[in-house]
Amino acid sequence: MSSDIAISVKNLTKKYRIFGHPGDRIKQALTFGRVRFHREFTALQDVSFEIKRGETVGIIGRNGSGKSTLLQLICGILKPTVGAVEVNGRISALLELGAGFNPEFTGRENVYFQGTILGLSKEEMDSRFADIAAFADIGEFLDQPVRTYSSGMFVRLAFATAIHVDPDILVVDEALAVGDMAFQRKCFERLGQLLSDRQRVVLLVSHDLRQVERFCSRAIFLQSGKIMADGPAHDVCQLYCEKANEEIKLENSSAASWSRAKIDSSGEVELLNINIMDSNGQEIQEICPGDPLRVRIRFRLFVSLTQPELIVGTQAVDMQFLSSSTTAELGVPIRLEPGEHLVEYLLDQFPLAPGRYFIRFVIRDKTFRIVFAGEGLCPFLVIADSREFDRPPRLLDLKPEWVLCGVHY
Ligand SMILES: Nc1ncnc2c1ncn2[C@@H]1O[C@H](COP(=O)(O)OP(=O)(O)OP(=O)(O)O)[C@@H](O)[C@H]1O
Repeated sequence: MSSDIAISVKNLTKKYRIFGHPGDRIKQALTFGRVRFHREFTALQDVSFEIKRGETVGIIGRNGSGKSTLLQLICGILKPTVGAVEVNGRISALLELGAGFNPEFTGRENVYFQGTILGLSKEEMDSRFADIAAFADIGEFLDQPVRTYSSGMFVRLAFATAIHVDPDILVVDEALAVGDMAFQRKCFERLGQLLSDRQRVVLLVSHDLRQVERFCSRAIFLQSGKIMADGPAHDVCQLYCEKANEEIKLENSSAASWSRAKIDSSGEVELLNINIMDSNGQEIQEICPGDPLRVRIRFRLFVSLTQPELIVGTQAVDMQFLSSSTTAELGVPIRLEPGEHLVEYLLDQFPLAPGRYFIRFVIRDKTFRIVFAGEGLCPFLVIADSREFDRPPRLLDLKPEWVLCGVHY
């Protein structure tokens, strides 16, 4: 391997054995493998790439696409089924929680233990310990067994150790997501400093595309264990985003997309139909950021309701309520008679950033009794456009007026 290559991965395939029952593993051993009690699952298939010194590479892909498997193969924790990994330099890894630390040892003991594994002497670790403790900032827990740590404390100590052992290659597998925001920022600042040494390599698995774009020069996109794309982080993240959009659209077009719908009805109301429509009244499933939002709801009422309240709101994928509007805001009492009703809810602009959203629809009577409550209804998309990756992270797409003094155009 040439000296400027830090990691070389050639035709890497990893197959896991899946046993139907825990006892099947023993049965297979007892038959000396003559009878097969397992099936094979290919988590990585024929993956090849090289990483040069000084590169920061993000590994992205959906859950189960093989990212952690790849990192574990690079770190030597797993053995490949086929292919080879060559690593040129000292590798320090911050893998999933629990990896590498012994839960019965104290934090201090684990730090020294990690140092020994990576070939550092006790004196070398003595001289670094104060910095590790200061960075981790977990106080007296340093002398408590690691099993008593919260996941955040664990990752603090593991990260502090990983960056203070002079790694040539630092591997970070999503673990940072556990730390609080201030700690994450501190970690990324420190990673940036580490990278000022042009010889170092950082491999980062993250679901946060913005983090990957900001931090990595290159990204590798894995899909079902294969490389879908490998190139400049911006381009690969954009491709990943487009693929994700396509998949969400596909999910949205299937009946499964209604699986989030949760309806609680007193029996006095039947929801007939709810959809998003364009300005011509045509049903649509996606809108662009900042477009108008028009929701049309048809329902049948079996009783008459005096002074009811209709509430329409939007929800995020985690069902968090994003907005709620009520007809009570009209200030005019309304009355609903038995029969079919049609309600349209119109917003000039829907200010939320690209993502998947749902509609919530509630009817209360004048005593605030819930007559009908539907959540997770009518899934729709605010789609990412090509400018998405130049924009800062946000939840809302607001359209401010700017006053810029002394700025030349
Ligand atoms: N020890 C194992 N035995 C059997 N299958 C496994 C094992 N470890 C992982 N897998 C399977 O291999 C596939 C890839 O898993 P891996 O953890 O590498 O994915 P990932 O991209 O890191 O996912 P995530 O984003 O959810 O962390 C998954 O389908 C997973 O279920």
